[in-house]
Amino acid sequence: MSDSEGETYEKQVKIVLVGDGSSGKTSISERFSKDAFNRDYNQTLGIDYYLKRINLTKSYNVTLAVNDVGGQTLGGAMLDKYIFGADIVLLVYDITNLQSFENLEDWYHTVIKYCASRKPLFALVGNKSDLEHLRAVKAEKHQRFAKDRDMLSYFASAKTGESVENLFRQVTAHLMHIVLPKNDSEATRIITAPIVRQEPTTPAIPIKSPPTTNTTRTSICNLQ
Ligand SMILES: Nc1nc2c(ncn2[C@@H]2O[C@H](COP(=O)(O)OP(=O)(O)OP(=O)(O)O)[C@@H](O)[C@H]2O)c(=O)[nH]1
Repeated sequence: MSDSEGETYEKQVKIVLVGDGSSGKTSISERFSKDAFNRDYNQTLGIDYYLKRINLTKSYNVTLAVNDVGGQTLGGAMLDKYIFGADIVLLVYDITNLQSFENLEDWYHTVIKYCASRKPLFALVGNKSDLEHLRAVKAEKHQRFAKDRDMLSYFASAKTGESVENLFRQVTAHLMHIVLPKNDSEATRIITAPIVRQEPTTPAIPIKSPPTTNTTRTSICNLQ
């Protein structure tokens, strides 16, 4: 289907953020969905849920269902339900907190166990990159963890916003086998990107209308 025919695809992607409490999962989710940052720590009880629609390319609109899972849910009875059906899992740790990095091994294996029938795409996210001077996890350790498990890898700061939008765009594009241009900006806007492979991984609904311009809808609900 060519762009000249004016066809666009709509796709829904479920992204789940897991990792220790205070690593910054809520902050990353809120930076991405609302472009906001809260200095105060409000522990997530259960799960928070955000929706954001992005124009991934001229032909693809993607609604991202961002599931922010509370750090205390590891070992809890609900975690398997929160993770169920995940397309992408972000393993989030705090680069100033070694324990939060080491505990990702447990998070990883737990998610793998619960997603035995359909392995999601994993990405490692070292958050709080604005606190580089307090770094407790060497970048090489981070890279090795990601490489050994064949996952994507990012450093980000929910506080400054560095790389946050970018990482959501990239993991989504990777899932859909779309190569974004090198200059794909962190802003959500129309991209004149060539689509390398147009078939999505799961069926998408073609819509006969011109692509929308930068339409973003965000909603939040809190389940406990
Ligand atoms: N400096 C800095 N602080 C951050 C960053 N991201 C989050 N924080 C702070 O870290 C604390 C914890 O952030 P949250 O986003 O609530 O962490 P969480 O992983 O959702 O925690 P749980 O709800 O317990 O799972 C808050 O005080 C945030 O303001 C960041 O990128 N840089």
